[in-house]
Amino acid sequence: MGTVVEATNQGENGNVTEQKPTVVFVLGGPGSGKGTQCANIVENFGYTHLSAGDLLRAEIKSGSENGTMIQNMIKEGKIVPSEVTIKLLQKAMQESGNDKFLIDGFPRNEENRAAFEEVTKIEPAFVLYFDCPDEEMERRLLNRNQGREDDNIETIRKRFKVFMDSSLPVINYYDAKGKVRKIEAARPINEVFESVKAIFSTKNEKAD
Ligand SMILES: Nc1ncnc2c1ncn2[C@@H]1O[C@H](COP(=O)(O)OP(=O)(O)OP(=O)(O)O)[C@@H](O)[C@H]1O
Ligand SMILES: Nc1ccn([C@H]2C[C@H](O)[C@@H](COP(=O)(O)O)O2)c(=O)n1
Ligand SMILES: [Mg+2]
Repeated sequence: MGTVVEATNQGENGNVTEQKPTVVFVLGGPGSGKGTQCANIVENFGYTHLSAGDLLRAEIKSGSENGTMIQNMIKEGKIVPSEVTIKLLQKAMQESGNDKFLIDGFPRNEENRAAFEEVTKIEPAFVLYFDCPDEEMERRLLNRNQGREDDNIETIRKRFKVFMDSSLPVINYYDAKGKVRKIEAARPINEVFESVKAIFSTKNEKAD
């Protein structure tokens, strides 16, 4: 795969230059099961899983100059500026050697969405949306036990509000374009994956 900094299908002279990667955005509230299902999709369908949250947490650990800013924003349940997150996603895409990506937890707001499109020129093939009631997500997050600084009730409530106010509009945007594949996520993991499998086994239109 060539660079994905700005993926293109046609050069200025009309020749095909490089193939755009296939991107599936994986969205849903905090604790809806995005990461869990992405691991299953990777095993079965050959995608590379890129979690925006995991990349940001790795950036904090790496001691980068943005680390403290990212850590403070995550603690408050806020969304990190797109420029930072998109750079991390692009780097991970380039380093993966794959051309099929599950981008988990991104775009989280309109700024994320528009900036990714502007910078990469990539449109998602479709958007997988895990729909789950808040009470179930809250129960899961409080039992997750992965030592995440944002899995406490105060931050969880802030994350739910950010999801409702900023992320749902992005899902609605893609829904209006016929790109959302909605999954009922408040079911056992294997049942949810049966629904996921059905979507990945169906021919979904490739990115524009
Ligand atoms: N269908 C399910 N039923 C019960 N528990 C689940 C289910 N799916 C995931 N879990 C558990 O819920 C917790 C949250 O799942 P996961 O980390 O996959 O969510 P997420 O959507 O990636 O959350 P976040 O946005 O916070 O990263 C984990 O402990 C996971 O094992
Ligand atoms: N596009 C994104 C994705 C994540 N973050 C920050 C804010 C989230 O609360 C946190 C954890 O993400 P998760 O692992 O729950 O997907 O990471 C962001 O700022 N922008
Ligand atoms: Mg996750």
